[in-house]
Amino acid sequence: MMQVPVSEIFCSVQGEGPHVGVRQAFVRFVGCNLNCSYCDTNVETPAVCKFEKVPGTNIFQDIPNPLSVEDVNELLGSYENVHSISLTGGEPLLEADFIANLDVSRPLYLESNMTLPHMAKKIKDKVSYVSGDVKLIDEFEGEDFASHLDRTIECFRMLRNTKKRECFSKLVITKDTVADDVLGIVDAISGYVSCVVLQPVTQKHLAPDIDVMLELQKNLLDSIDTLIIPQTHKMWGCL
Ligand SMILES: C[S@@+](CC[C@H](N)C(=O)[O-])C[C@H]1O[C@@H](n2cnc3c(N)ncnc32)[C@H](O)[C@@H]1O
Ligand SMILES: Nc1nc2[nH]cc(C(=O)O)c2c(=O)[nH]1
Ligand code: SF4
Ligand SMILES: [Mg+2]
Repeated sequence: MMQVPVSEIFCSVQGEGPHVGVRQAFVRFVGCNLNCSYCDTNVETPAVCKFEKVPGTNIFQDIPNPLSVEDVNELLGSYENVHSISLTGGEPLLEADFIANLDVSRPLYLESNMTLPHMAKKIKDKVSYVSGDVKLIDEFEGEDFASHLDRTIECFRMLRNTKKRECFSKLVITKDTVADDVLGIVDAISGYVSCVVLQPVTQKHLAPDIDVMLELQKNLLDSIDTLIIPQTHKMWGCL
């Protein structure tokens, strides 16, 4: 029986991207292959998974790690009226074999850094939504940018937008983001996504200027539908 560590399972509202506001169950896997400077999430492996027993209460039950597919399916079953199940992390594609076995009685919504195409292949027909981050040059370590770009493009091609699967991309924009880097990488993946979301980094001291965001959107709109949407869950303090 396959088991993996999970850091938290909770019920909240999608705070990012074009589906902001829908009710979702969240499964947060641990570990990541990248180390983004702005990352707001602890990717370490805890001894227990924090399971929110009653949605919205912030009352958690500790469930010893690791969890089986059956454990996760059962815990998720207690949440009613959810639009979809958000698979996040850390990097959820590291657990593609586990995800391949999850219950799909409700749509799966993948949050990924889109750098692991061989793992994406394993779950391409399993996920209904792909919220694919595009990581820029200052957000990864150890590999040259050309091969990072190749893997990103291949991952988007594998999980591309189709009639059965919605795939959109998000880019976290900081004050150090180079506009030409964004234009170049979006050009390479634009055929695979329904839209692009520019997500200003939430930490105020790292945030880009508003005029820079608007100029970037204007330029991207020449070739693709482009939205500016900040992380809304941070605004009202929900999980
Ligand atoms: C924590 S990541 C987990 C999923 C996956 N590893 C990824 O990066 O897409 C979830 C989302 O939070 C975003 N995020 C993390 N830190 C952020 C920050 N400081 N400001 C805005 N968005 C942030 C990521 O870019 C990503 O879209
Ligand atoms: N409310 C809420 N929406 C989210 N969308 C993506 C999230 C993530 O951490 O992947 C996230 C999250 O952590 N909380
Ligand atoms: S890829 Fe996602 S989880 Fe990993 S460090 Fe970057 S933002 Fe954090
Ligand atoms: Mg988050």
